[in-house]
Amino acid sequence: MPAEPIQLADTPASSSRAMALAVLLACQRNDRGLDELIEQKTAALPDPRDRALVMELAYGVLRRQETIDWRLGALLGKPLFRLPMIVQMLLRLGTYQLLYLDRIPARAAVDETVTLAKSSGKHLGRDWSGLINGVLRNLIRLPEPPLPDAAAHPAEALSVRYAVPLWLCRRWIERLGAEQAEAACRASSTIPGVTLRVNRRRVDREALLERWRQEGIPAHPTSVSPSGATLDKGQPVTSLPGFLTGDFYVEDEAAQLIPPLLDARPGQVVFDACAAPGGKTTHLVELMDNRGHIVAMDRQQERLKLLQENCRRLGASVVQPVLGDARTPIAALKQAASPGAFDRILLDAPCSGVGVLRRHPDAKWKKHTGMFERHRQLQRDLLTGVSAVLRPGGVLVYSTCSTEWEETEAVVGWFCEAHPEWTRESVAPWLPPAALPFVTVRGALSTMGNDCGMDGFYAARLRKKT
Ligand SMILES: C[S@@+](CC[C@H](N)C(=O)[O-])C[C@H]1O[C@@H](n2cnc3c(N)ncnc32)[C@H](O)[C@@H]1O
Repeated sequence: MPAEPIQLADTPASSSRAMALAVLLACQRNDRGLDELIEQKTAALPDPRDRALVMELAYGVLRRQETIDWRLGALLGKPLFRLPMIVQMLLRLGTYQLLYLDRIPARAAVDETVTLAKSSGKHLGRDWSGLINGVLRNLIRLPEPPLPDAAAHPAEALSVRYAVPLWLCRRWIERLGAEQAEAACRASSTIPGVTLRVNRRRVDREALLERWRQEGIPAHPTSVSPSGATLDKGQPVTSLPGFLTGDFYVEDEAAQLIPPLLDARPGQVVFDACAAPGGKTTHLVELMDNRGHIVAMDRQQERLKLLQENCRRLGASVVQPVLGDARTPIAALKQAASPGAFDRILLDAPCSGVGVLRRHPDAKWKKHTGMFERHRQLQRDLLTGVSAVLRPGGVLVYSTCSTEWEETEAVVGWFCEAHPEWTRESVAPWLPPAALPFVTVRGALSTMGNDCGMDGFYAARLRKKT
């Protein structure tokens, strides 16, 4: 049943809940990102606490969706998806508050959801508030049912426990075995903290942490990356001391491990082929001491603007942004590059993003198995395209924020087989000691299912022999 557009301005329920409902429905209907939708729907909310509640509710429901749906399915006696979309979302919103938000009294969670249901009911031509009231009250009253039996239904058990799509649990069990599949599910259901990479051209990590400590902003160094810091409490990063002066860049710890793998030296010529918004570009600038030349290409104009803004903020002056398709870099670079023009290439390829699902709980429910094959084709074309502009003896790093076989080993293995003049090298010498457990038998980096709180990233290092 399609999701019906609803007018929420006339609802007497708390406007934060009404807006969270509107965000969830819009998210279900289109491909816009969750943050963008929250930003758009809450622009008129004057109180930041209301905005924070919208965010908590929308993110929370999507993070726990499978678990919530399973609890609701048991109470309804039929799958939730048989109900109209608004009713499903109202039930999810109420359930999330009851199961996961201690600070909202159960009675308020039920009453507010029922009020919202009453005002939404006229758009459906039927009042669903009675059913919603009954289900939510039963949720409070009845004991929690046992999880699906892990021995008999391992994928269902993981899916319900960690709120990971069932197809992905099945896939991981089949490919990785039960234990690693569970680690992957656990890692992708954690709530990520705010992690930053300190711009060590500007400031020392300890000095920045000390400055924040003195200003009442506790943060701690990351355990794997030598450049990272994680805030102990969430807060808007743009208001942190050092933001405007480019002392740091918001970036997950696993992503911080990738640029050092290039061993790019000051004075070298580097091609960052899929560069925007510039996290790894600006890190490369730091590693090259802002000396040499980095061509930073991206196909999306808007994202390239973000890269330029980040380079400006972090004081990266050796970056040349180029709008273009990295599958055909010579055409995109025109006279600026010839075959063999670059000493180093980073291909941080577009991918399924399965390694960063915890950051995008909305995307979690829109992904499907077919996407791996689609990405693999693009990744092969990109790797083939960029390989032409590396000089003999040069190094190329291929990375993705997915560790799925089709987008990682299958792409690199296929490329090496087709290009015997290339060889694989282990990433181990370029990693900090704490990252060595994440080196695979093939010498690649894979942080999938790690218990250090990092995203799932993959990287392989290739050298062009001749
Ligand atoms: C994983 S993101 C890159 C993140 C970036 N390296 C960073 O660290 O901030 C992948 C990027 O590839 C770009 N992209 C996708 N297809 C491309 C193509 N054919 N040529 C160039 N860029 C492309 C996307 O616009 C996106 O910005």
